[in-house]
Amino acid sequence: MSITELHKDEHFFLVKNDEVIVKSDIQIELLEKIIKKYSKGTETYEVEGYFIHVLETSQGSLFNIRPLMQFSHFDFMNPLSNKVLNSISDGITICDSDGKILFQNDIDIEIVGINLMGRYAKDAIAEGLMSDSISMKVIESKEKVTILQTFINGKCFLVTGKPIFDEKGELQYVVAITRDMTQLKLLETEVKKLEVQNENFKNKLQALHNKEATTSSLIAVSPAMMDVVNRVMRIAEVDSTVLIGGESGVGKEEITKLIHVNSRRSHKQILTINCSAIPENLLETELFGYEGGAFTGASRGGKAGLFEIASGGTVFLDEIGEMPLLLQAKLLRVLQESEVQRIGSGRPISIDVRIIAATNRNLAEMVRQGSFREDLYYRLNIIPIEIPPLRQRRQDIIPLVHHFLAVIGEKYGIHRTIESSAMKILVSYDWPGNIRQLKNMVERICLLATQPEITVYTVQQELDCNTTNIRDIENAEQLPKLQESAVTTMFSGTLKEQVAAFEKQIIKQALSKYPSIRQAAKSLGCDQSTLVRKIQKFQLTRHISYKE
Ligand SMILES: Nc1ncnc2c1ncn2[C@@H]1O[C@H](COP(=O)(O)OP(=O)(O)OP(=O)(O)O)[C@@H](O)[C@H]1O
Repeated sequence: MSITELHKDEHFFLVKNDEVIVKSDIQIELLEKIIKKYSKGTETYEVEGYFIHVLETSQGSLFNIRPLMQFSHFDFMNPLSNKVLNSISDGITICDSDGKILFQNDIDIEIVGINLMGRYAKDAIAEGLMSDSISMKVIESKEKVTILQTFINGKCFLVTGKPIFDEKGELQYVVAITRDMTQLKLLETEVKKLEVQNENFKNKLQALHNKEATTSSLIAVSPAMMDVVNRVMRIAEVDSTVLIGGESGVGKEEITKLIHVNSRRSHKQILTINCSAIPENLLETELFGYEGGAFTGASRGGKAGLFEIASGGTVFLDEIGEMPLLLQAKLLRVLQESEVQRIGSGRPISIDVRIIAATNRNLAEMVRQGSFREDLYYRLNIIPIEIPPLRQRRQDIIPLVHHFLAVIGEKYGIHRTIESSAMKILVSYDWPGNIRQLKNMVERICLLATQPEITVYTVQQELDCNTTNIRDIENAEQLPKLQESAVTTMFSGTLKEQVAAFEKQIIKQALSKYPSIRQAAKSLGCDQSTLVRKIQKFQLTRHISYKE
């Protein structure tokens, strides 16, 4: 407020120690000085039809008393407008058309760190109190202007100035709104940092995922398993839903990976969810996601479900037979409409995923018993793939054992071969836990064996040989003799990459089977120098120390 702003009917008193020491009429210049130099704070009151503005100064309290009736036009110092303007949480400054600051609300004084009322914006810039003035820009352009302004306290603000015109179209006031951007700037920097981190994690995950997908190998030698692989290769390219059946540990997930890596979706991720491992309410949120505030404890921003996250890729629903009926109905809608609705949202979201489901239960029987929806069963069962148990494809056992010996050699640096009579026991065992059980068994006997060659004794000790799972070992002799060269390992990549991976696999198996490079080379029908070269090429030397 400035003295020159005062109405002629206003009364001024400078009061010190309850004594009026100056009156407005006589000491106007002095009052002006006091306002400019010594002001400490202001208070406003309404008393019996008068508006009283008290300016505390180091020279005393300056009282400005005006009849309330004067406020027929908009007055910033009017108690009501004052209250309104001070209730706004952004800084407000009002200037006249000359850039004189008529009003600053409390927030603005706090933000800017200085009371500029009664000063001219251009003077404040000249004195270095502000880097720029929005009012001056609006006065020049007569248009709304927004700038980022830094004040002497180093804080950064977003300031928007708007012109207000009178009835003749003349610029009357400039209203500037000041918003502290310091926190927002900090947040922006933080978000940028997180985005970079996120991108790094994504790249690392993708690299891991690609590595996993391309190194996953699948052994298939038996005609039954070759049929499965041939079927997979035929259907991998199309997007139809696949239902994989087979006992536990038979390789359903491994077959799913094979479908994915050979599909057009292989560059995207494959997401797996085990329907039996997650409680019903969690399963629903994992699959379909939820909107912010959908239920107590829901995170504020909501969460995307598996179908959304896997967009462009494959979703593997393991143990689908364990999915609760309520969720079966929701899943059916996803399959039919290629859309999901997050929990708590009515908005459908289009999804682009291939769904592969697997179960070790008899779904057809479950449909008959009413515990699995018939419509969902038919919708999932578009391409059924049944993986036979290991005991029905014993030709796979020897190559699988060699494969796992090689994997263990790579993992632990432990190289073992296996006596042929010990192998016969493994071939004749019924493997109720299928390939998973065989894999774990090979790992165990490798780690427990004290000699480089696994003996019958070690195998018998680890397998419960008295159970009916062991067939007559003599019969094992009658099993079709397996040629190492018949081992088929499914790799992905170009023809050259697959041939190289296959070659590496064969060499690893030969090295783990024969105690010397000479013997391994002989079994492979190549000379030793060729084999040594290949060992170096495939970097197999790290784990292998062979007698020459
Ligand atoms: N043909 C195969 N060649 C090589 N490894 C295999 C093969 N089949 C399965 N495995 C391995 O055996 C283990 C069990 O396989 P997988 O998890 O695919 O079985 P599953 O049928 O999905 O089991 P579950 O029913 O318990 O989910 C895995 O470690 C897998 O890598």
